[in-house]
Amino acid sequence: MNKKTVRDVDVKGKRVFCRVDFNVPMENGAITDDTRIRAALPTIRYLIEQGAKVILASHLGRPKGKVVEELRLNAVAERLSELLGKHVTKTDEAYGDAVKEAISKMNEGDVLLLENVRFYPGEEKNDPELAKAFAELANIYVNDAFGAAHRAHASTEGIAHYLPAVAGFLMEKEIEVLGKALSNPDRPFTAIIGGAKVKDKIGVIENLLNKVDNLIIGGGLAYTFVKALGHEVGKSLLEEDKIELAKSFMEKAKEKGVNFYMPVDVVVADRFANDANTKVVAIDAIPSDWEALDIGPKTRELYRDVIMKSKLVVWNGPMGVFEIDAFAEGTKAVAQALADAADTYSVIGGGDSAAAVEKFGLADKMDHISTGGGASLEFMEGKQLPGVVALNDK
Ligand SMILES: Nc1ncnc2c1ncn2[C@@H]1O[C@H](COP(=O)(O)OP(=O)(O)OP(=O)(O)O)[C@@H](O)[C@H]1O
Ligand SMILES: O=C(O)[C@H](O)COP(=O)(O)O
Repeated sequence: MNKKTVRDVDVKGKRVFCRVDFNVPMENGAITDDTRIRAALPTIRYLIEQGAKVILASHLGRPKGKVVEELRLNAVAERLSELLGKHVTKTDEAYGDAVKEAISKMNEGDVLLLENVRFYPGEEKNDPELAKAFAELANIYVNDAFGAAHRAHASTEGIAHYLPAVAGFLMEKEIEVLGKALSNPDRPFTAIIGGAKVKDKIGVIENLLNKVDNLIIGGGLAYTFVKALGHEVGKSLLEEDKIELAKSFMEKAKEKGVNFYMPVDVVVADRFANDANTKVVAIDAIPSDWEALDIGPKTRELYRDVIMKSKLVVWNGPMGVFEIDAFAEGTKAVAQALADAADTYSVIGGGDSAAAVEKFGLADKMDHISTGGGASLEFMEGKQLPGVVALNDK
């Protein structure tokens, strides 16, 4: 990475404004998955050890510029404090006099968590006044919020214009792993693209077609491709307006010599439910009043084979409706193949694929699980992430 990192600045005794992505899933006020908090620990611990005064900032949810009581960061501060084994002061605001007062009481190695930065309308508008108010709190800016790096907000981008601005360790690792996949991949390089809609994956398929040796398609978006091949898809997900695009992707793959893998069989259901009637049919035999909700056993074998022979696999989006057990087998088979393929470096592109790998208990078998959903997708589309661009060059 050509950006400075926390290693390149002297943080001892300095007030460090560290943007993290603590946007964790919550239910009834409790955190249901603390992965993102754990992922930021190396940077936070390093700052503590180096004697910085660590001022953490994050968003939680989408409060749209207003205070939403359920989206306060109190539970996050508690969890962080448990993980660090150290008291974390939490302020009820994210800038201003009360915050400055709390910061003035900090000693070297202390940690303070600001309130949800999205309680302020200026955050998402990237208002320079808010960015300056954040910058006034600190001497140095560290961005470790890879998950929010695709947002040009006051705490992710604006503030970097007013302070020395460097990347944290999580940011560095994400950019290095995903960047290597796109610029200098070990081959054979395979991308597995699933999820609900073609619409959401256009950019990533377009970009990856220039890079990969194998492109595997699954999930709801596969059926627009199936239709493009001239088969009927029954009640499966279909984006009529993307059929031509799907055709052009398949043509481009051919031109570029990319092996394009589509389901050869699927699990169809007579309705969208765990206890629906299901059967396995060939891809050209989807009954008109059934919908395809998972890839079939032959497809799972085929995809496993390709994965096993790859040196690098990037996976984004489930192969079927993995939230329902009856349609989770395809996604599970891909996750299991990645877990079994010892010589394959596996990169999970965040979001639902990361949730699926967790659900199957295979997370620790993956080489890299991105903490970014939208951010990793935009990165794989080849887009520049504003939160990274704004950091100081090496
Ligand atoms: N065959 C299918 N029919 C209907 N829905 C499907 C099918 N296959 C997968 N899905 C659904 O697609 C959803 C995931 O799609 P989505 O594009 O949101 O995921 P993703 O690619 O992981 O994106 P993100 O990273 O934003 O979470 C899952 O909820 C899954 O149930
Ligand atoms: O969960 C995420 O993908 C990030 O925290 C960004 O959240 P956002 O989509 O609300 O900007």
